[in-house]
Amino acid sequence: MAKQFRIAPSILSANFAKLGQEITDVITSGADIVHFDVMDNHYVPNLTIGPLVCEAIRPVTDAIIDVHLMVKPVDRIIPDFAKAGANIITFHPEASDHIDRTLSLVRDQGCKSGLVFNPGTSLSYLDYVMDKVDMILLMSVNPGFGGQKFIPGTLDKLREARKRIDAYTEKTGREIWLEIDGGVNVANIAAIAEAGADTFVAGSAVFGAAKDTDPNRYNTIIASLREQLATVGK
Ligand SMILES: O=C(CO)[C@H](O)[C@H](O)COP(=O)(O)O
Repeated sequence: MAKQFRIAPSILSANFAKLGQEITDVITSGADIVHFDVMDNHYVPNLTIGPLVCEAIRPVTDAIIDVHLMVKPVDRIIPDFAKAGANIITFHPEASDHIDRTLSLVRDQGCKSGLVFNPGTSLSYLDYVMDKVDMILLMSVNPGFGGQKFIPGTLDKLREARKRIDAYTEKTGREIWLEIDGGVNVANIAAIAEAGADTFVAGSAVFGAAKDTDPNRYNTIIASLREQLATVGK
């Protein structure tokens, strides 16, 4: 069976003056997931959007809203995002004092839970918590800003994460998604998928690709990403 790949445009690069329309347009153009980047000007040097915006976009789409919390401390804000309609909530292990507890907190709120790894963060944080992880998100840039260049060393880390996931799935039968975030584009997405990713965040590559008001303006870029993914394993 062909591997299932998911495309998750990061709304960090969308036009915030018409965010609802931007989300409708990327999803109707073939994207699977809305990637929602939350930055707090403390854990990362940038400030973006919070639960109010998540709540505002929830009625706009049935697509999965994947909230990436670049926030420290992290626990207090998790219930707010769950109430606002998030489906997946991921956080950075360094931003939690008690990783196991924070993963449980996310699940107790009815969301899928995940850990995010910066380029310099070890995957060993996964060692004793795999049972509570639904998604592993590898950052292929240092977090804080869209439009950065993919760090090539992430490919080896993806292969290592894929090995861990496959061993775990073989043992338990439970699937864990492997998401990549930062500098993903048409030129590198196939190599990233070959290394093991199944879910692809793309911000500037998608939202920067078209500037006009045609509701289908994102079709071409999303189709090109999928065309590249179709070559994987061939
Ligand atoms: O989390 C992020 C930055 O911290 C962004 O999601 C990420 O960088 C995506 O943007 P781009 O595709 O433009 O690189």
